[in-house]
Amino acid sequence: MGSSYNSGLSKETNIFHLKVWALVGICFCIFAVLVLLVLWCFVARKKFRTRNKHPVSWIPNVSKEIKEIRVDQNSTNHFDPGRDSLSNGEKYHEKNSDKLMTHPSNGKETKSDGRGQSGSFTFIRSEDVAFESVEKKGSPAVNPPCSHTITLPSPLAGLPELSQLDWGHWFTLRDLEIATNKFSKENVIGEGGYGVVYRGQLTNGAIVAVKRLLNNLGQAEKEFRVEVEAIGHVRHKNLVRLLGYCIEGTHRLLVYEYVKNGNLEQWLHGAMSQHGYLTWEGRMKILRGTAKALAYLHEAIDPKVVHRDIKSSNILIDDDFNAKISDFGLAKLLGAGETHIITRVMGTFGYVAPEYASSGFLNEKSDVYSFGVLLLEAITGREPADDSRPLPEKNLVDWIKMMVGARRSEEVLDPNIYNKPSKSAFKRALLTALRCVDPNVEQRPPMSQVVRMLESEEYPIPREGRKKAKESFRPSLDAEQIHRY
Ligand SMILES: Nc1ncnc2c1ncn2[C@@H]1O[C@H](COP(=O)(O)OP(=O)(O)OP(=O)(O)O)[C@@H](O)[C@H]1O
Repeated sequence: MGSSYNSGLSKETNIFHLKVWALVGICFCIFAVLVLLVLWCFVARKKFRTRNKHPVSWIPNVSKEIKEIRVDQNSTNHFDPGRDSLSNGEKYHEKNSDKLMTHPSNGKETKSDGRGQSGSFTFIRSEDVAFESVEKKGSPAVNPPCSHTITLPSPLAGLPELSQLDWGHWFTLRDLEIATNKFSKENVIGEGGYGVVYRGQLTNGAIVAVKRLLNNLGQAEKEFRVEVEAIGHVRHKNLVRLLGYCIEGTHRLLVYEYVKNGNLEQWLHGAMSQHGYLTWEGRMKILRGTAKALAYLHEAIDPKVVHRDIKSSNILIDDDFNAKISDFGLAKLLGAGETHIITRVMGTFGYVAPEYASSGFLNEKSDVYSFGVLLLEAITGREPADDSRPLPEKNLVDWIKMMVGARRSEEVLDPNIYNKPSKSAFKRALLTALRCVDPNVEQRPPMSQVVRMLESEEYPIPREGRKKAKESFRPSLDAEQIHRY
Protein backbone atom coordinates (compact mmCIF):
# COMPACT_ATOMS: atom_id res chain seq x y z
CA MET A 1 0.00 0.00 0.00
CA GLY A 2 2.77 2.35 1.12
CA SER A 3 4.93 1.42 -1.85
CA SER A 4 2.03 1.89 -4.34
CA TYR A 5 1.42 5.35 -2.74
CA ASN A 6 5.11 6.18 -3.14
CA SER A 7 5.20 4.92 -6.66
CA GLY A 8 2.07 7.04 -7.43
CA LEU A 9 3.89 10.13 -6.18
CA SER A 10 6.95 9.30 -8.22
CA LYS A 11 4.96 8.96 -11.45
CA GLU A 12 5.92 11.39 -14.16
CA THR A 13 3.26 13.91 -15.24
CA ASN A 14 2.71 15.67 -18.56
CA ILE A 15 3.63 19.05 -17.11
CA PHE A 16 7.29 19.54 -17.91
CA HIS A 17 7.74 15.83 -17.12
CA LEU A 18 7.65 16.69 -13.44
CA LYS A 19 7.00 14.01 -10.87
CA VAL A 20 3.65 14.21 -9.03
CA TRP A 21 5.34 15.02 -5.70
CA ALA A 22 7.33 17.86 -7.32
CA LEU A 23 4.15 19.26 -8.86
CA VAL A 24 2.31 19.08 -5.51
CA GLY A 25 5.23 20.85 -3.83
CA ILE A 26 5.26 23.65 -6.42
CA CYS A 27 1.48 24.11 -6.12
CA PHE A 28 1.80 24.28 -2.34
CA CYS A 29 4.56 26.89 -2.57
CA ILE A 30 2.53 29.04 -4.99
CA PHE A 31 -0.47 28.80 -2.68
CA ALA A 32 1.65 29.77 0.33
CA VAL A 33 3.11 32.78 -1.50
CA LEU A 34 -0.40 33.88 -2.52
CA VAL A 35 -1.66 33.60 1.07
CA LEU A 36 1.32 35.62 2.32
CA LEU A 37 0.73 38.23 -0.36
CA VAL A 38 -2.95 38.59 0.58
CA LEU A 39 -2.01 38.85 4.27
CA TRP A 40 0.60 41.51 3.54
CA CYS A 41 -1.87 43.54 1.49
CA PHE A 42 -4.38 43.32 4.31
CA VAL A 43 -1.88 44.51 6.95
CA ALA A 44 -0.60 47.33 4.73
CA ARG A 45 -4.13 48.54 4.05
CA LYS A 46 -4.91 48.48 7.76
CA LYS A 47 -1.78 50.49 8.54
CA PHE A 48 -2.74 53.07 5.96
CA ARG A 49 -6.27 53.22 7.34
CA THR A 50 -5.06 53.89 10.91
CA ARG A 51 -3.18 56.85 9.53
CA ASN A 52 -6.27 57.98 7.68
CA LYS A 53 -8.73 56.46 10.06
CA HIS A 54 -11.28 59.21 10.03
CA PRO A 55 -14.39 59.12 7.96
CA VAL A 56 -13.93 61.09 4.77
CA SER A 57 -16.39 63.67 6.05
CA TRP A 58 -13.93 64.57 8.84
CA ILE A 59 -11.18 65.42 6.46
CA PRO A 60 -11.37 69.06 5.56
CA ASN A 61 -12.33 69.37 1.98
CA VAL A 62 -9.59 71.60 0.64
CA SER A 63 -11.10 73.79 -1.97
CA LYS A 64 -9.64 72.15 -5.02
CA GLU A 65 -11.88 74.55 -6.85
CA ILE A 66 -9.78 77.50 -5.67
CA LYS A 67 -8.56 78.70 -9.02
CA GLU A 68 -6.19 81.49 -9.80
CA ILE A 69 -7.65 84.23 -11.88
CA ARG A 70 -5.01 85.54 -14.24
CA VAL A 71 -5.16 89.24 -14.83
CA ASP A 72 -3.94 91.00 -17.95
CA GLN A 73 -0.42 92.17 -17.13
CA ASN A 74 0.09 94.40 -20.13
CA SER A 75 -2.07 97.26 -19.05
CA THR A 76 -0.20 100.18 -17.56
CA ASN A 77 -0.51 101.42 -13.99
CA HIS A 78 -1.85 98.06 -13.04
CA PHE A 79 -1.26 95.78 -10.11
CA ASP A 80 -1.71 92.08 -10.76
CA PRO A 81 -2.91 90.54 -7.47
CA GLY A 82 -1.64 87.13 -8.56
CA ARG A 83 1.84 88.46 -9.22
CA ASP A 84 3.43 87.33 -5.96
CA SER A 85 1.77 83.96 -5.65
CA LEU A 86 4.26 81.13 -5.30
CA SER A 87 4.36 77.75 -6.90
CA ASN A 88 5.16 74.76 -4.66
CA GLY A 89 8.61 74.84 -3.10
CA GLU A 90 9.38 78.32 -4.39
CA LYS A 91 10.93 80.56 -1.79
CA TYR A 92 10.41 84.25 -1.82
CA HIS A 93 13.31 86.61 -1.49
CA GLU A 94 13.21 90.28 -2.12
CA LYS A 95 16.09 92.61 -2.74
CA ASN A 96 15.73 95.40 -0.29
CA SER A 97 17.87 98.24 0.86
CA ASP A 98 15.37 99.93 3.13
CA LYS A 99 16.06 100.84 6.70
CA LEU A 100 13.54 98.77 8.52
CA MET A 101 13.93 99.17 12.26
CA THR A 102 15.56 101.34 14.92
CA HIS A 103 17.06 99.76 18.01
CA PRO A 104 16.27 101.47 21.30
CA SER A 105 19.29 102.84 23.13
CA ASN A 106 19.76 102.89 26.83
CA GLY A 107 17.30 105.70 27.16
CA LYS A 108 19.42 108.01 25.00
CA GLU A 109 17.99 108.15 21.55
CA THR A 110 19.28 110.58 19.03
CA LYS A 111 18.24 111.02 15.51
CA SER A 112 20.15 109.21 12.83
CA ASP A 113 21.48 111.09 9.86
CA GLY A 114 21.17 108.01 7.75
CA ARG A 115 24.86 107.90 6.80
CA GLY A 116 26.43 105.31 9.05
CA GLN A 117 26.94 106.20 12.70
CA SER A 118 25.16 109.08 14.32
CA GLY A 119 24.92 109.60 18.06
CA SER A 120 24.10 106.27 19.56
CA PHE A 121 22.58 105.05 16.29
CA THR A 122 24.45 102.71 14.03
CA PHE A 123 23.43 101.89 10.53
CA ILE A 124 23.95 98.25 9.87
CA ARG A 125 24.05 97.77 6.16
CA SER A 126 24.17 94.40 4.61
CA GLU A 127 24.13 93.74 0.91
CA ASP A 128 20.38 93.58 0.64
CA VAL A 129 18.90 94.71 3.90
CA ALA A 130 19.93 97.51 6.16
CA PHE A 131 18.40 98.74 9.30
CA GLU A 132 18.95 101.53 11.69
CA SER A 133 20.29 100.51 15.04
CA VAL A 134 20.94 102.10 18.40
CA GLU A 135 23.35 100.15 20.53
CA LYS A 136 21.89 99.04 23.79
CA LYS A 137 24.64 98.67 26.36
CA GLY A 138 24.70 95.32 28.07
CA SER A 139 22.13 93.77 25.78
CA PRO A 140 22.97 91.28 23.09
CA ALA A 141 23.41 92.81 19.68
CA VAL A 142 20.58 92.23 17.29
CA ASN A 143 21.79 90.56 14.15
CA PRO A 144 20.93 92.10 10.85
CA PRO A 145 18.52 90.01 8.88
CA CYS A 146 20.06 87.50 6.54
CA SER A 147 21.07 89.19 3.34
CA HIS A 148 21.43 86.34 0.90
CA THR A 149 18.99 84.09 -0.79
CA ILE A 150 19.57 80.75 0.85
CA THR A 151 18.04 77.87 -1.01
CA LEU A 152 16.50 75.93 1.80
CA PRO A 153 15.06 72.49 1.27
CA SER A 154 11.28 72.41 1.26
CA PRO A 155 10.09 72.04 4.88
CA LEU A 156 8.38 68.81 3.82
CA ALA A 157 11.35 67.27 2.02
CA GLY A 158 12.35 63.88 3.39
CA LEU A 159 9.10 63.16 5.24
CA PRO A 160 7.30 59.86 4.47
CA GLU A 161 5.65 59.98 1.05
CA LEU A 162 2.70 57.90 2.22
CA SER A 163 1.52 60.85 4.33
CA GLN A 164 1.66 63.48 1.59
CA LEU A 165 -1.63 65.21 0.86
CA ASP A 166 -1.94 66.74 -2.57
CA TRP A 167 -0.91 70.11 -1.12
CA GLY A 168 0.84 69.29 2.15
CA HIS A 169 1.48 66.65 4.78
CA TRP A 170 -0.69 64.51 7.01
CA PHE A 171 1.02 64.40 10.40
CA THR A 172 0.34 61.89 13.18
CA LEU A 173 -0.03 63.12 16.74
CA ARG A 174 3.16 61.21 17.51
CA ASP A 175 5.05 63.14 14.78
CA LEU A 176 3.99 66.40 16.39
CA GLU A 177 4.66 65.22 19.96
CA ILE A 178 8.20 64.44 18.89
CA ALA A 179 8.51 67.76 17.05
CA THR A 180 7.41 69.82 20.05
CA ASN A 181 8.99 67.72 22.80
CA LYS A 182 5.53 66.56 23.92
CA PHE A 183 4.11 70.08 23.61
CA SER A 184 6.48 71.32 26.28
CA LYS A 185 6.00 74.74 27.86
CA GLU A 186 9.40 75.89 26.62
CA ASN A 187 8.14 75.50 23.07
CA VAL A 188 5.03 77.64 23.51
CA ILE A 189 5.15 80.65 21.15
CA GLY A 190 1.81 82.10 22.13
CA GLU A 191 -1.81 81.48 22.84
CA GLY A 192 -4.84 82.63 20.88
CA GLY A 193 -8.56 82.32 21.50
CA TYR A 194 -8.81 78.80 20.08
CA GLY A 195 -5.49 77.18 20.75
CA VAL A 196 -1.85 77.26 21.69
CA VAL A 197 0.96 77.70 19.16
CA TYR A 198 4.21 75.73 19.68
CA ARG A 199 7.57 75.86 17.99
CA GLY A 200 8.59 72.44 16.72
CA GLN A 201 11.25 70.66 14.71
CA LEU A 202 10.32 67.94 12.24
CA THR A 203 12.43 64.81 11.75
CA ASN A 204 13.85 66.37 8.56
CA GLY A 205 15.13 69.31 10.63
CA ALA A 206 12.58 71.89 9.45
CA ILE A 207 11.37 74.32 12.12
CA VAL A 208 7.60 74.68 12.18
CA ALA A 209 4.82 76.33 14.19
CA VAL A 210 2.22 73.86 15.47
CA LYS A 211 -1.19 75.23 16.42
CA ARG A 212 -3.01 72.85 18.75
CA LEU A 213 -6.68 73.73 18.76
CA LEU A 214 -8.50 73.43 22.05
CA ASN A 215 -10.52 70.24 22.41
CA ASN A 216 -14.27 69.98 22.50
CA LEU A 217 -15.06 73.34 21.08
CA GLY A 218 -17.31 73.50 18.06
CA GLN A 219 -15.59 76.69 17.02
CA ALA A 220 -12.17 75.00 17.10
CA GLU A 221 -13.39 72.28 14.72
CA LYS A 222 -14.85 74.95 12.46
CA GLU A 223 -11.66 76.98 12.62
CA PHE A 224 -9.64 73.92 11.69
CA ARG A 225 -11.71 73.14 8.61
CA VAL A 226 -11.89 76.73 7.45
CA GLU A 227 -8.16 77.25 7.82
CA VAL A 228 -7.40 74.17 5.73
CA GLU A 229 -9.99 75.14 3.13
CA ALA A 230 -8.84 78.72 2.91
CA ILE A 231 -5.07 78.39 2.78
CA GLY A 232 -4.23 74.72 2.28
CA HIS A 233 -4.05 75.23 -1.43
CA VAL A 234 -2.96 78.81 -1.89
CA ARG A 235 0.61 80.09 -1.95
CA HIS A 236 1.66 83.70 -1.72
CA LYS A 237 4.83 85.22 -0.36
CA ASN A 238 2.79 87.32 2.10
CA LEU A 239 0.58 84.49 3.39
CA VAL A 240 1.82 82.14 6.07
CA ARG A 241 2.18 78.68 4.53
CA LEU A 242 0.12 75.85 5.96
CA LEU A 243 2.33 72.75 5.70
CA GLY A 244 -0.19 70.19 6.85
CA TYR A 245 -2.38 69.04 9.69
CA CYS A 246 -3.17 66.27 12.11
CA ILE A 247 -6.57 64.76 12.92
CA GLU A 248 -6.56 62.05 15.57
CA GLY A 249 -9.50 61.39 17.86
CA THR A 250 -10.51 64.78 19.18
CA HIS A 251 -7.11 66.27 18.40
CA ARG A 252 -6.91 68.94 15.72
CA LEU A 253 -3.54 70.45 14.91
CA LEU A 254 -2.30 72.72 12.14
CA VAL A 255 1.34 72.88 11.06
CA TYR A 256 2.72 76.09 9.52
CA GLU A 257 6.01 77.42 8.30
CA TYR A 258 7.72 79.06 11.27
CA VAL A 259 7.93 82.83 10.98
CA LYS A 260 10.54 83.92 13.43
CA ASN A 261 10.45 87.68 13.75
CA GLY A 262 7.28 88.02 15.85
CA ASN A 263 4.13 89.79 14.75
CA LEU A 264 3.29 93.42 13.97
CA GLU A 265 1.43 93.90 17.25
CA GLN A 266 4.55 92.89 19.19
CA TRP A 267 6.66 95.29 17.12
CA LEU A 268 4.28 98.21 17.54
CA HIS A 269 3.13 97.78 21.11
CA GLY A 270 4.74 94.79 22.76
CA ALA A 271 7.63 92.42 23.30
CA MET A 272 9.52 93.15 20.07
CA SER A 273 9.74 96.87 20.76
CA GLN A 274 12.59 96.03 23.19
CA HIS A 275 14.55 95.04 20.10
CA GLY A 276 13.79 98.29 18.37
CA TYR A 277 11.14 100.29 16.61
CA LEU A 278 10.09 99.77 13.07
CA THR A 279 11.07 102.62 10.83
CA TRP A 280 8.59 104.24 8.47
CA GLU A 281 10.04 102.18 5.58
CA GLY A 282 9.79 98.98 7.65
CA ARG A 283 6.14 99.68 8.46
CA MET A 284 5.25 100.53 4.87
CA LYS A 285 6.99 97.39 3.59
CA ILE A 286 4.93 95.27 6.00
CA LEU A 287 1.70 97.07 5.10
CA ARG A 288 2.34 96.82 1.35
CA GLY A 289 2.96 93.08 1.70
CA THR A 290 -0.25 92.69 3.71
CA ALA A 291 -2.17 94.65 1.05
CA LYS A 292 -0.78 92.45 -1.72
CA ALA A 293 -1.77 89.25 0.06
CA LEU A 294 -5.29 90.60 0.60
CA ALA A 295 -5.53 91.64 -3.05
CA TYR A 296 -4.56 88.08 -3.94
CA LEU A 297 -7.19 86.55 -1.65
CA HIS A 298 -9.91 88.93 -2.84
CA GLU A 299 -9.16 89.29 -6.52
CA ALA A 300 -6.87 86.56 -7.84
CA ILE A 301 -8.58 83.38 -6.67
CA ASP A 302 -12.05 81.95 -6.96
CA PRO A 303 -13.77 81.53 -4.53
CA LYS A 304 -12.36 84.62 -2.92
CA VAL A 305 -11.26 84.44 0.69
CA VAL A 306 -12.41 87.05 3.22
CA HIS A 307 -10.04 86.81 6.19
CA ARG A 308 -12.39 88.46 8.71
CA ASP A 309 -9.72 88.99 11.38
CA ILE A 310 -7.10 91.30 9.93
CA LYS A 311 -5.26 92.82 12.90
CA SER A 312 -1.68 93.46 13.90
CA SER A 313 -1.22 90.23 15.89
CA ASN A 314 -2.16 88.25 12.78
CA ILE A 315 0.55 89.85 10.66
CA LEU A 316 3.67 87.76 11.18
CA ILE A 317 7.06 89.17 10.22
CA ASP A 318 9.95 87.22 8.74
CA ASP A 319 13.69 87.80 8.78
CA ASP A 320 13.52 90.21 5.87
CA PHE A 321 10.60 92.09 7.41
CA ASN A 322 8.12 90.64 4.97
CA ALA A 323 4.55 90.43 6.21
CA LYS A 324 2.85 87.03 6.37
CA ILE A 325 -0.87 87.05 7.07
CA SER A 326 -1.81 84.26 9.48
CA ASP A 327 -4.80 82.92 11.40
CA PHE A 328 -7.47 82.06 8.84
CA GLY A 329 -9.71 80.44 11.44
CA LEU A 330 -12.53 82.92 10.88
CA ALA A 331 -12.19 83.16 7.09
CA LYS A 332 -15.17 82.89 4.73
CA LEU A 333 -15.12 81.81 1.12
CA LEU A 334 -17.23 83.83 -1.31
CA GLY A 335 -18.08 82.22 -4.63
CA ALA A 336 -18.32 84.05 -7.93
CA GLY A 337 -21.47 86.17 -8.02
CA GLU A 338 -21.79 86.21 -4.24
CA THR A 339 -21.60 89.92 -3.50
CA HIS A 340 -21.85 89.44 0.26
CA ILE A 341 -23.11 87.13 2.98
CA ILE A 342 -24.90 87.84 6.22
CA THR A 343 -23.11 86.08 9.01
CA ARG A 344 -22.47 86.06 12.73
CA VAL A 345 -20.22 88.94 13.75
CA MET A 346 -16.73 87.73 14.66
CA GLY A 347 -13.41 89.52 14.62
CA THR A 348 -11.57 91.87 16.92
CA PHE A 349 -12.93 95.02 18.52
CA GLY A 350 -11.55 98.14 16.89
CA TYR A 351 -10.91 96.47 13.50
CA VAL A 352 -14.45 95.41 12.55
CA ALA A 353 -16.19 97.35 9.76
CA PRO A 354 -19.30 99.23 10.95
CA GLU A 355 -21.81 97.56 8.56
CA TYR A 356 -20.53 94.12 9.55
CA ALA A 357 -20.63 94.97 13.28
CA SER A 358 -24.18 96.30 13.03
CA SER A 359 -25.84 93.84 10.65
CA GLY A 360 -23.45 90.96 9.89
CA PHE A 361 -23.12 92.16 6.26
CA LEU A 362 -19.80 90.70 5.14
CA ASN A 363 -17.75 90.87 1.98
CA GLU A 364 -14.12 91.58 1.10
CA LYS A 365 -14.65 95.28 1.87
CA SER A 366 -14.78 94.33 5.57
CA ASP A 367 -11.12 93.26 5.24
CA VAL A 368 -10.41 96.55 3.46
CA TYR A 369 -11.77 98.42 6.49
CA SER A 370 -9.66 96.34 8.90
CA PHE A 371 -6.65 96.96 6.69
CA GLY A 372 -7.30 100.71 6.95
CA VAL A 373 -7.31 100.45 10.75
CA LEU A 374 -4.08 98.43 10.59
CA LEU A 375 -2.49 101.12 8.44
CA LEU A 376 -3.55 103.82 10.91
CA GLU A 377 -2.12 101.70 13.73
CA ALA A 378 1.22 101.51 11.89
CA ILE A 379 1.26 105.26 11.15
CA THR A 380 0.38 106.31 14.69
CA GLY A 381 1.74 103.46 16.81
CA ARG A 382 -1.60 103.57 18.65
CA GLU A 383 -3.93 100.66 19.34
CA PRO A 384 -7.28 100.70 17.47
CA ALA A 385 -9.25 100.77 20.70
CA ASP A 386 -7.43 101.98 23.77
CA ASP A 387 -9.41 102.47 26.96
CA SER A 388 -6.46 103.99 28.77
CA ARG A 389 -6.68 107.14 26.60
CA PRO A 390 -8.99 110.14 27.12
CA LEU A 391 -12.44 109.79 25.53
CA PRO A 392 -11.81 111.52 22.16
CA GLU A 393 -8.71 109.35 21.62
CA LYS A 394 -10.07 105.95 22.65
CA ASN A 395 -11.15 105.01 19.14
CA LEU A 396 -8.30 105.38 16.67
CA VAL A 397 -10.42 105.95 13.55
CA ASP A 398 -12.55 108.64 15.22
CA TRP A 399 -9.47 110.35 16.63
CA ILE A 400 -7.72 110.42 13.25
CA LYS A 401 -10.80 111.90 11.57
CA MET A 402 -11.00 114.51 14.27
CA MET A 403 -7.29 115.40 13.92
CA VAL A 404 -7.50 115.56 10.13
CA GLY A 405 -10.62 117.72 10.33
CA ALA A 406 -8.75 120.06 12.70
CA ARG A 407 -5.78 120.20 10.27
CA ARG A 408 -3.54 118.55 12.83
CA SER A 409 -2.61 115.54 10.70
CA GLU A 410 1.15 115.85 11.29
CA GLU A 411 0.62 115.29 15.01
CA VAL A 412 -0.68 111.76 14.51
CA LEU A 413 2.67 110.29 13.41
CA ASP A 414 4.13 107.77 15.88
CA PRO A 415 6.78 109.65 17.89
CA ASN A 416 8.87 106.45 17.83
CA ILE A 417 9.51 106.99 14.12
CA TYR A 418 12.74 108.99 14.26
CA ASN A 419 13.33 109.47 10.56
CA LYS A 420 10.16 111.24 9.55
CA PRO A 421 8.69 110.26 6.21
CA SER A 422 8.41 112.85 3.46
CA LYS A 423 5.22 114.87 3.54
CA SER A 424 3.93 113.17 0.40
CA ALA A 425 4.70 109.65 1.68
CA PHE A 426 2.91 110.47 4.94
CA LYS A 427 -0.07 111.96 3.12
CA ARG A 428 -0.23 108.99 0.78
CA ALA A 429 -0.41 106.52 3.65
CA LEU A 430 -2.89 108.57 5.67
CA LEU A 431 -5.15 109.20 2.70
CA THR A 432 -5.08 105.53 1.72
CA ALA A 433 -6.02 104.54 5.27
CA LEU A 434 -8.89 107.04 5.33
CA ARG A 435 -10.26 105.69 2.08
CA CYS A 436 -10.14 102.15 3.48
CA VAL A 437 -12.08 103.10 6.63
CA ASP A 438 -14.76 104.95 4.68
CA PRO A 439 -18.08 104.17 6.42
CA ASN A 440 -19.61 103.66 2.98
CA VAL A 441 -18.73 100.14 1.82
CA GLU A 442 -18.94 101.11 -1.86
CA GLN A 443 -16.45 103.94 -1.43
CA ARG A 444 -13.72 101.67 -0.04
CA PRO A 445 -11.21 100.82 -2.75
CA PRO A 446 -10.49 97.23 -3.72
CA MET A 447 -7.18 95.96 -2.32
CA SER A 448 -5.40 96.01 -5.70
CA GLN A 449 -6.09 99.74 -5.82
CA VAL A 450 -4.85 100.10 -2.25
CA VAL A 451 -1.57 98.48 -3.34
CA ARG A 452 -1.30 100.97 -6.20
CA MET A 453 -2.01 103.89 -3.90
CA LEU A 454 0.65 102.76 -1.42
CA GLU A 455 3.20 102.22 -4.16
CA SER A 456 2.49 105.21 -6.35
CA GLU A 457 4.72 108.25 -6.08
CA GLU A 458 1.97 110.27 -7.76
CA TYR A 459 -0.57 109.60 -5.07
CA PRO A 460 -2.12 111.72 -3.64
CA ILE A 461 -2.42 113.78 -6.78
CA PRO A 462 -0.90 117.26 -6.32
CA ARG A 463 -3.38 120.11 -5.96
CA GLU A 464 -2.62 121.58 -9.44
CA GLY A 465 -3.11 118.32 -11.28
CA ARG A 466 -6.09 117.16 -9.29
CA LYS A 467 -8.80 118.62 -11.53
CA LYS A 468 -7.34 116.94 -14.57
CA ALA A 469 -6.79 113.67 -12.80
CA LYS A 470 -8.46 110.59 -14.06
CA GLU A 471 -11.20 108.77 -12.20
CA SER A 472 -9.01 106.06 -10.73
CA PHE A 473 -8.00 107.86 -7.54
CA ARG A 474 -11.22 109.57 -6.59
CA PRO A 475 -10.93 110.43 -2.90
CA SER A 476 -13.89 110.17 -0.56
CA LEU A 477 -15.09 113.02 1.62
CA ASP A 478 -12.85 112.09 4.51
CA ALA A 479 -9.89 111.89 2.23
CA GLU A 480 -10.66 115.29 0.75
CA GLN A 481 -10.15 116.80 4.14
CA ILE A 482 -6.56 115.78 4.24
CA HIS A 483 -5.83 117.38 0.88
CA ARG A 484 -6.53 120.64 2.60
CA TYR A 485 -3.76 120.49 5.13
N1 LIG B 1 3.52 80.38 11.80
C1 LIG B 1 3.88 81.01 12.90
N2 LIG B 1 5.18 81.25 13.17
C2 LIG B 1 5.54 81.90 14.30
N3 LIG B 1 4.68 82.35 15.23
C3 LIG B 1 3.37 82.14 15.03
C4 LIG B 1 2.89 81.46 13.87
N4 LIG B 1 1.53 81.42 13.92
C5 LIG B 1 1.18 82.05 15.05
N5 LIG B 1 2.26 82.48 15.73
C6 LIG B 1 2.27 83.21 17.00
O1 LIG B 1 1.55 82.46 17.96
C7 LIG B 1 0.80 83.32 18.81
C8 LIG B 1 -0.65 82.87 18.87
O2 LIG B 1 -1.24 83.01 17.60
P1 LIG B 1 -2.78 82.82 17.29
O3 LIG B 1 -2.98 83.11 15.86
O4 LIG B 1 -3.21 81.50 17.80
O5 LIG B 1 -3.47 83.84 18.24
P2 LIG B 1 -3.65 85.43 18.23
O6 LIG B 1 -3.77 85.92 16.83
O7 LIG B 1 -2.55 86.01 19.09
O8 LIG B 1 -5.02 85.56 19.00
P3 LIG B 1 -6.51 85.31 18.47
O9 LIG B 1 -6.42 84.63 17.13
O10 LIG B 1 -7.19 84.52 19.50
O11 LIG B 1 -7.07 86.67 18.36
C9 LIG B 1 0.98 84.74 18.27
O12 LIG B 1 1.97 85.38 19.06
C10 LIG B 1 1.49 84.53 16.88
O13 LIG B 1 2.35 85.59 16.50
